[in-house]
Amino acid sequence: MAQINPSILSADFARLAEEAQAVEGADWLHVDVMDNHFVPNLTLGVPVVESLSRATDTPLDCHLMIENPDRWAPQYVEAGAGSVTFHAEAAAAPVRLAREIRAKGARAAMALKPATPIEPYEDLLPELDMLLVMTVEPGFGGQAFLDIMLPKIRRTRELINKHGLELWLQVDGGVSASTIERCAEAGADVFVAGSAVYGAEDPAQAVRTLREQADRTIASAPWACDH
Ligand SMILES: O=C(CO)[C@@H](O)[C@H](O)COP(=O)(O)O
Repeated sequence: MAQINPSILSADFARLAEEAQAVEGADWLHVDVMDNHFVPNLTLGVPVVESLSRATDTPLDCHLMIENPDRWAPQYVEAGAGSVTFHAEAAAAPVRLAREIRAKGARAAMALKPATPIEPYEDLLPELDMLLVMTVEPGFGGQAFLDIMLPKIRRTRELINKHGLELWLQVDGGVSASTIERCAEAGADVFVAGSAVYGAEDPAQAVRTLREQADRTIASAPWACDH
């Protein structure tokens, strides 16, 4: 079944608790942590994640777009994140880091920027609970979906199924009513949506509509039937 994770990057940061509560019913709340070094934008850190985890019952999916995730990721688990994603391009020791995140009790995920291929990471997949294929260059919400990422989503799904892994495949960037079906058809099952959710008149309804669209596509997708 598809999971929809609203990205709070598109929310009103002055009302984060209310904005988190506005999407209760979503599977996870996607929290974009940016340090102005790994990406050219600055958002929030550990204290805000700690407060958010008290403000909502929705589990937190923290996406660390930061340098040195080896040092910081464990602190996000301690702050209450249920899933922590680090970037392959930034981690010094991704296997050790994934094991540490899991040992602390959270799901471990790794993200790939658009120009980073999946193939060098095939052997690492069993160490992960989720793989994130970025469908925009990380750093900002509201960018156009990169269609050229669809083959990478397909190849990642093939590797997951080839190894029989229970690994979630997340996409993030430009996911909306007009792109979610292409992502689901290619093999994604976890969808981050910022502007498509928080830009909607009724964010909770937008989550439900996106989930229905993705579920319908996955139900008839060859990758899901063969799995
Ligand atoms: O990580 C990022 C951007 O770097 C994303 O989570 C965006 O925040 C998604 O926003 P939309 O593209 O859905 O508006």
